Amino acid sequence: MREEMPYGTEEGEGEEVGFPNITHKRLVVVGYALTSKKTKSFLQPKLEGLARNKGILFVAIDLNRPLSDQGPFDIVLHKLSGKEWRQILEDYRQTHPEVTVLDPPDAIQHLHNRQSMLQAVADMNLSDSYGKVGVPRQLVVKRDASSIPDAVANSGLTLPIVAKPLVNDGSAKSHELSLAFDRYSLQKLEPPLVLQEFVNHGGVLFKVYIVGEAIKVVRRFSLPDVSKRELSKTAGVYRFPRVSCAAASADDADLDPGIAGEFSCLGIGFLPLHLDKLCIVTVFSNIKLVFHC
Ligand SMILES: Nc1ncnc2c1ncn2[C@@H]1O[C@H](COP(=O)(O)OP(=O)(O)OP(=O)(O)O)[C@@H](O)[C@H]1O
Ligand SMILES: O=P(O)(O)O[C@H]1[C@H](O)[C@@H](O)[C@H](OP(=O)(O)O)[C@@H](OP(=O)(O)O)[C@H]1O
Repeated sequence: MREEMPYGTEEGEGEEVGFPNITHKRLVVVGYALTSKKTKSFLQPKLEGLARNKGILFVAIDLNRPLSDQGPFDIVLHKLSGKEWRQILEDYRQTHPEVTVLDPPDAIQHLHNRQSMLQAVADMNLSDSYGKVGVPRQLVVKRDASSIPDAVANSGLTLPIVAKPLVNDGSAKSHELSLAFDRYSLQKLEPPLVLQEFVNHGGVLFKVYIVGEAIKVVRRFSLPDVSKRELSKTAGVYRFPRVSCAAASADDADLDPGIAGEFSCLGIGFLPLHLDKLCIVTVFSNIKLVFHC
């Protein structure tokens, strides 16, 4: 039996929100399976309060019990990876076609890998979408750090090089970023990696969050430009745990007018679905259409 309980029909926040127009509608039950890191950042009391007021109830999925024994759920919301979890979800989708799984494993698989995530953008060939939209030139190195200097030279990628873990599984480690300034230092990087050319972009980027028809854009401070002079004077690998995080808000920052019209997509994530881009954001509609999972 699904729960039925009164809840408010007007927007509100937090737990103190009253129930101005009490109605009896069926609750929407959302089972969630998230890492503890994600539960902390995503399932904030404010969100839970707002959801409750809209008749949405979040219920933690117990990973130690069969999914089918839990619920009933209207929606299963997850951000876990791994073969075993994928199989559990696929089986559940077969046996519970009435439940919406956000997102189905097949729809998000390519977003776990930084190579395949950007290939989708490159394939769009957005050469004239209110400006030019592309991805940084990149190279994948799966093993053998000693091969990196030659691989970079052969591919024609220019220094400095941004190195990112190939797999993005949502762990803190998978968000670590390195910047290598000279050829010798490249062998200090730790594959499997995606190596990208550093794109000068004026030190500010846009993050675009998309949920259905709703789009929210924020500006974030980013890595500063690297001039030729600076490159010639700098050596080594510099590691950055988190660049352009929420604390680096740059909503009031000016943009470098010199880079308008050139867009580089850096990555695509989900929950919330978002795109990172360098430079100006006049290409929303194209991106929105393509990345609905
Ligand atoms: N090719 C690049 N050229 C210049 N700066 C870059 C490049 N790639 C990444 N950066 C900088 O590094 C930051 C992190 O890169 P990226 O967005 O790929 O990592 P991430 O772990 O997916 O981050 P998040 O999940 O927060 O978006 C970017 O916000 C940007 O400041
Ligand atoms: O706070 P913003 O700027 O939106 O950055 C997010 C990243 O873009 C997401 O990729 C992070 O989620 P994952 O760590 O699950 O990839 C997400 O991790 P979090 O939910 O644990 O905070 C954030 O770091």
